Amino acid sequence: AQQKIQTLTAQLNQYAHEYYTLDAPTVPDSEYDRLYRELEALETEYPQFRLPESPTNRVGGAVLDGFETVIHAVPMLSLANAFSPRDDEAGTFDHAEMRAFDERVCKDLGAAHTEYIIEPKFDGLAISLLYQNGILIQAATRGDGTTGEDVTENIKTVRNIPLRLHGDEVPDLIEVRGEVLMLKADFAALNARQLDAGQKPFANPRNAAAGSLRQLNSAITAQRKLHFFGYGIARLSTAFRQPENHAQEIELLARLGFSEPQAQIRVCANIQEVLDFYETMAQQRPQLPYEIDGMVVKVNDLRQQQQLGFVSRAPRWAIAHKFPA
Ligand SMILES: COc1nc2nc(N)nc(N)c2nc1C
Repeated sequence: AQQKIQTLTAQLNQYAHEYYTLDAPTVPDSEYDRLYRELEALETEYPQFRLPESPTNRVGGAVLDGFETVIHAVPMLSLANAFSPRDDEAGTFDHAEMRAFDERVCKDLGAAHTEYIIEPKFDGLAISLLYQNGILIQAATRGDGTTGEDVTENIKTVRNIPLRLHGDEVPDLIEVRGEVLMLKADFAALNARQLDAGQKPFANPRNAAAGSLRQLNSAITAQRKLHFFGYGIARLSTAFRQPENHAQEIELLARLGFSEPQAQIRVCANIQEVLDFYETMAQQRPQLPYEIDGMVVKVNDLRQQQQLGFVSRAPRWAIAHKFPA
């Protein structure tokens, strides 16, 4: 029975990965449901053999009376904003703040230019996912950046978040950062249900995602069809091959079983390419299946990020006022 439970769990998780993350199912829903019911019956009879990554977690059921707090080992920072007011006469965006950002970065790096990576700025809720030996053991909200809320039970119901990492070489520890959001279509369907039930509709997908994640009853979260996009790695065990740049981080997340946000990520050789792609994304935005409230531009090389991170992490509230030498 233990062996059967292990095989069924792995098989069902693979089918779910194909369906929810790759959008390429290989078996009909009836086959998935048949195997799922077989696993459920075995887990009921042999609860001691139920695995932490069992797909029976996806339906939720834990009702908490509050959320535990989690102290982030690596602070969850937010992003500085560079607004680009639209210069309507020219019909393009004023990119002065982006050029100033590029100048500051290149000056701090002592380089004439640097490689950037540009990706959609997901408009959802920042989440941290901690995996040990490939198993999802904790999920936390950003909170104030240092202390967040433990939302592990709710996060287990998000179908495109792997409960066990994919591939045969998984790190013994990895902390994934990303955004939980609600796809536009799922948001519209939810609000239609809310109105049918005579309940208040949600103002926007971001609020709907936040409200769904803050549910103390994870069975309600499970019905809300949340979606996750990873956008960074906060911790990775040193024994594992370290990505050199952000593009490799995104590739690693895809290998480990996380959804890729289609083709909206671009490596750019310089800031001008970034600005051109920003214009393209501004056009594509209404067609995207999820809300974005801008683009995030990151220095691609991780060593350069550390270097810059050091400069920008210097206390902003203190400055040395030196006596003349
Ligand atoms: C490095 O920190 C971040 N990176 C991000 N990347 C994308 N694509 N979207 C976000 N919302 C986002 N948010 C933060 C805090």
